[in-house]
Amino acid sequence: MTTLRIAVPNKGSLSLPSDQLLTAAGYRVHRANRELMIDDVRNDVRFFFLRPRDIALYVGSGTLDAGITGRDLLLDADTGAEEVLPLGYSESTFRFAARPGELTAVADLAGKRVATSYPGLVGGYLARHGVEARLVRLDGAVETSVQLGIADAVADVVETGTSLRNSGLAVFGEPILRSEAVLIRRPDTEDGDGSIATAVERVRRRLKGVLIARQYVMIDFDCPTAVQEAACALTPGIESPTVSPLAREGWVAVRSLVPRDRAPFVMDELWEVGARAILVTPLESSRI
Ligand SMILES: Nc1ncnc2c1ncn2[C@@H]1O[C@H](COP(=O)(O)OP(=O)(O)OP(=O)(O)O)[C@@H](O)[C@H]1O
Ligand SMILES: O=P(O)(O)OC[C@H]1O[C@H](OP(=O)(O)OP(=O)(O)O)[C@H](O)[C@@H]1O
Ligand SMILES: [Mg+2]
Repeated sequence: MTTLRIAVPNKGSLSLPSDQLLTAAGYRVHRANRELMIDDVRNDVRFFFLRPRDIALYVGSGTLDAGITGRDLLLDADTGAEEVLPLGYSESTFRFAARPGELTAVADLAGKRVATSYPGLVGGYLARHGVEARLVRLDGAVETSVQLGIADAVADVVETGTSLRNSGLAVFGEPILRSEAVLIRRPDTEDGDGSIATAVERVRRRLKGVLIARQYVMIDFDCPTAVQEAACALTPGIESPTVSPLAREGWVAVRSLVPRDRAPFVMDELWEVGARAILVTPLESSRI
C-alpha cells in the first residue's frame, strides 16, 4: 500500500485549526521543532507543512494526494485540484472595495487599477463579467494600496471589515466568493488501482466525522407513545431517530442527533409536548 501524502498549512489563520482538526480525527501532526514533514506511521500518512497558497499547486499537479487550503486560494491557483469537503473555519468573503460612493458595481471597474493578492481569481471574475481592468498584484496589506495611490480599488478577503474601514474603503458589488478552509484532493489521474482515491476518501470521512461531532449533540428523552410522533418530528436526526420500548407501559425512549445550537430550543419544545428525562450529550467523533 502506498503512503498517502497530505499537505497542511504551515502558517496563518488556517494552520492552528487544521492541526486541531487533524488531531481530533486521529492523525499525528504535532511538530515539536517546526518540522517540514511528519510521518504518521500508524495512519500510513506523510504530512507536508506548506504555505497555504502553494498547497493547491502541489495537489493539483498530483505531487501530493490531498491537502487543506482556502477555497479562495484553490480557485486563484486553478490547478485542477478538487474541493472534496468544506471544513467550516477561516470563513471569509472575497469582495471588491473602493472609497465610499466612488464605485458602485463591478462594471465601474472598467479601465481602473485593482489591487489584489488573488490575480487568478479576480482576473477570471472580471473576464466573466466582461470588464477590462488593470490588476496590481500585491503580497498583502492590499487595503493600503488605494491610500498610497497605486490602485483605485481592491479585491480582498473580508472577515469583520475592520481592515477596510481602517483604510477608508467600503465594499461594493456582489461578493466574488464565500471562502472557508477546504479539503482538496488531486485529480484522479495516474491512480492505477484507485487506492489513493480510497485512502483520500477515508481522510474525508474522518474529518467529516469530527465536523459532525462538533456541530451536533446527542439527545435522549422518554415520552408517552401518544406523543411519540410529535416528539420525533422535533428530532428527526440525520437519518431517523432510534425508538426503544421502556419497561414502563405506554412509554418509549428516543435517541437522536440535533444541531448543537438548536439543542436548548428542541429541549423546550420536547418538554412542552410531554417528553421527560431529556438529556443532551456531546459527541467525541462520528462516522455518518
Ligand atoms: N482575517 C481573516 N479571516 C478569515 N479568513 C482569513 C483571514 N485572512 C485570511 N484568511 C483566509 O486564510 C487563508 C490563508 O490566507 P493567507 O495565506 O493570506 O494567510 P493568512 O491567514 O492571512 O496569514 P498571513 O497573511 O499572516 O500569512 C485564505 O483562505 C484566506 O481567505
Ligand atoms: O475583515 P478583517 O477582519 O479585517 O479581515 C480581513 C483582513 O485579514 C487578512 O489580512 P492579514 O491580517 O492576514 O494581512 P495580509 O493582508 O498581509 O495577509 C486579509 O488579507 C484582510 O486584509
Ligand atoms: Mg493574510
